[in-house]
Amino acid sequence: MPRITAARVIVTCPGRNFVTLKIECNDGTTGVGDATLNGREMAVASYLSDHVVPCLVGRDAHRIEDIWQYLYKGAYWRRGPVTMTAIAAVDTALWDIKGKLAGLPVYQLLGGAARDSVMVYGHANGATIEDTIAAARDYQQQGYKAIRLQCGIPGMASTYGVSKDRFFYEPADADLPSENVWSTSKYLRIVPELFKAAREALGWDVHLLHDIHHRLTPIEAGRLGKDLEPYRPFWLEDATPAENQDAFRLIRQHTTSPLAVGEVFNSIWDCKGLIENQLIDYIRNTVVHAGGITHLRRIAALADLYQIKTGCHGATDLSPVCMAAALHFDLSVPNFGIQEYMRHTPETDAVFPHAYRFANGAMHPGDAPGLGVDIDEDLAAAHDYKRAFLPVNRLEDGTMHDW
Ligand SMILES: O=C(O)[C@@H](O)[C@@H](O)[C@H](O)[C@H](O)CO
Ligand SMILES: [Mg+2]
Repeated sequence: MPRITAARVIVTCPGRNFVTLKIECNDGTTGVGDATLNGREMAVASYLSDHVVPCLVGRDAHRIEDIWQYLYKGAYWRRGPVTMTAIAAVDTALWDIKGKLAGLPVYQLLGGAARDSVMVYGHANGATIEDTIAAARDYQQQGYKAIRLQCGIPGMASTYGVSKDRFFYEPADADLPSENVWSTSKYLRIVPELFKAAREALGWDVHLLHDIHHRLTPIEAGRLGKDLEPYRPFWLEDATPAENQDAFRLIRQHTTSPLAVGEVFNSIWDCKGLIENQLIDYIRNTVVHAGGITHLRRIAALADLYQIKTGCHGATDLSPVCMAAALHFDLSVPNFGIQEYMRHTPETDAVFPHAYRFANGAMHPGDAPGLGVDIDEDLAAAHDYKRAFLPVNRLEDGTMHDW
């Protein structure tokens, strides 16, 4: 039996913060799991090292389901982003170990490849509609079949999804939260213009996506969905905050634009109502924030009953360890929809050597045993943690709004 002998929490900042759990077994096998919770990294690091690691030592690393249940039910305090991210890290590392011991890539343990590769979408953004379309053309030339479009709003100093850097968008950018300003009415005017111009310039053979980032009321989202219908968006993401899941009923009554939600959800209970009432088309949880591969498969199985597809979150705050785990999941799950892919910087890629690859708008996790990703601990140690916060968002009159 591969007995867990140690587990280490590694915090590193190769340009942005990442928290990684590395589990070691008595036979020398190791496994890694992503534990990064953007802007709240140290809460998960402490949850793991103070409260989880002591309970792992001595356990049979093969018993993934039992350890999951032990950490979930055993804590008494259930769910929540910190708890579920910590559980995800353990779960991911244990799948990595199981794959290495079996000599198989993790997707083979999950039932094998259900497709040849997984379609990903890239982020095209710019200060103006023209800049955004130019960026989208770049993605098309690189082979992307799906592109997310975000553009600056005239009269607003900064807009969600529009980076200062052409290639790398990093929202957690300051030692204390930066403050953005938001105007729904200005935003609602520009997005249909962006999509109209994009269809004219890019044609119809490319999927176009858009992230609203929880900023609209349900009726405003219904209006935007309706306005975008002629341009056939692949999805509208996070149209409204989803604590009140019934809000999506109202959006649905007004538009056939497909809806995606879930990057801030952390358990099947956050998704249940939206899935069972068929209020969404894509569920966007990913491995690190939704309890790991084990729990994500359960969510996907529920969604599959209702023809809802997966669309895993894949922003740069999810480390290459999460990306690898997501790709194994994506390749094997029957109701795969799409995978978000925001490229990491070369500094991050160097700390996390990985086997996954991109070609023709799609990705493959590779065939190395386990997840096919590791952490270079010496290099990681050279990048000290640097506190960084996500921005906050206010309306023009100073009222706090959703970011
Ligand atoms: O869809 C997305 O990629 C976004 O919503 C993220 O950039 C999100 O803002 C970050 O992951 C927050 O950490
Ligand atoms: Mg998003």
